[in-house]
Amino acid sequence: MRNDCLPLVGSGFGRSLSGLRHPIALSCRATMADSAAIRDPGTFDSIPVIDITNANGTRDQKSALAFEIKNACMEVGAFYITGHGIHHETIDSVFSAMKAYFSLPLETKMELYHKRVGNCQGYTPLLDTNIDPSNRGDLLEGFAAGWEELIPEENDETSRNDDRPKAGTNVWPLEPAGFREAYLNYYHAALAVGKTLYHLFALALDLPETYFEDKTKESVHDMRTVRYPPQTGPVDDRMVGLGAHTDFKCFTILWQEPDIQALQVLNSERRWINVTPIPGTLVVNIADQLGRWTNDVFRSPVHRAVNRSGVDRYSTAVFFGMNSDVQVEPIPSCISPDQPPKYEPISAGDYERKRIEAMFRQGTP
Ligand SMILES: O=C(O)CCC(=O)C(=O)O
Ligand SMILES: [Fe+2]
Repeated sequence: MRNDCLPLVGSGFGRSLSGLRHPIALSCRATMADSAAIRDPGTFDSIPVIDITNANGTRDQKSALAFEIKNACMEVGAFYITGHGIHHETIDSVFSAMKAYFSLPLETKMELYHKRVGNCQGYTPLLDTNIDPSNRGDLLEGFAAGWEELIPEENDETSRNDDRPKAGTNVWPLEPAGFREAYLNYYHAALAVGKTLYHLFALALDLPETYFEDKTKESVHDMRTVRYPPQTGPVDDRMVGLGAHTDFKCFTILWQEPDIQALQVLNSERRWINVTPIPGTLVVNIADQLGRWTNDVFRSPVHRAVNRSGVDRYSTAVFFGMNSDVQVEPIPSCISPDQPPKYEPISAGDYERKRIEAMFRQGTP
């Protein structure tokens, strides 16, 4: 039996970072927590841009990059990346494919309605979800699918029988032609970037570079493409493209359409900071499970999407998680006498299930 659920929106070299050039002394395992206390996190008014070209470079290059990422995660919880290596053709193709897909008649798209398909996959029509319970509905339509080889192996029953949310066999629209290929090409490219980011997050946390590798091997990293229609005239703040929320896996990689402002991140002064599209970049935001791993030393930022541009706006998010059986618990370097663990250990699978159930309780508008 497959799960029915709301499509959701929304995880070294063992070397201490103390040798790096930065203003805060980091010299022992409690230092992540100490530095969080010093930094006054969350008072940002812009989103940092980080070039990850050297993510597979020398040890020093990786350390420097991990340090930049650590600061961004502690202060903001989101950052742009350049040097991610995803070709613009790959991005252009998925962009064209999703535009063509969303312009199909509603009846055609509803053939893959997620409540019929199950496992949170398939099509979500406008106002079908309401991520922020104080809102009236999310003004978006989306299409979601999870892991699949580009050329499927014959008789692959393993993934077909997987009934975890976002797992199992994907469903694909019959049109536009090439949709599946464009979708999967981008998805696979984004997975490679995510793998690199897991290494950098581990280094940023003073953990071995491969710390998250075995913990993420069987995770369902799912992807969703979205269209946000424009909101013109007086805008009801309780019905925006995607209401205020945090993502609940480990982190998200987002491609947003160039030139159209919609994504905003909330800072600790409760001001919405625009994540203005920057050509060639992707946006990375920390999600709740990495927040829990780090005892909130890494911020899982509240964000939303509001499209007041006057035209449709498209985006694509890939959500990176953990294997279901991995215990998510604050790591020792993020705990100190002043900052005891804020969270009980919980398996990634249970955590995800709870969040999905909470979304059900919030109901649809
Ligand atoms: O489309 C966007 O800009 C944000 C998407 C998002 O936050 C999500 O899907 O969780
Ligand atoms: Fe999100």
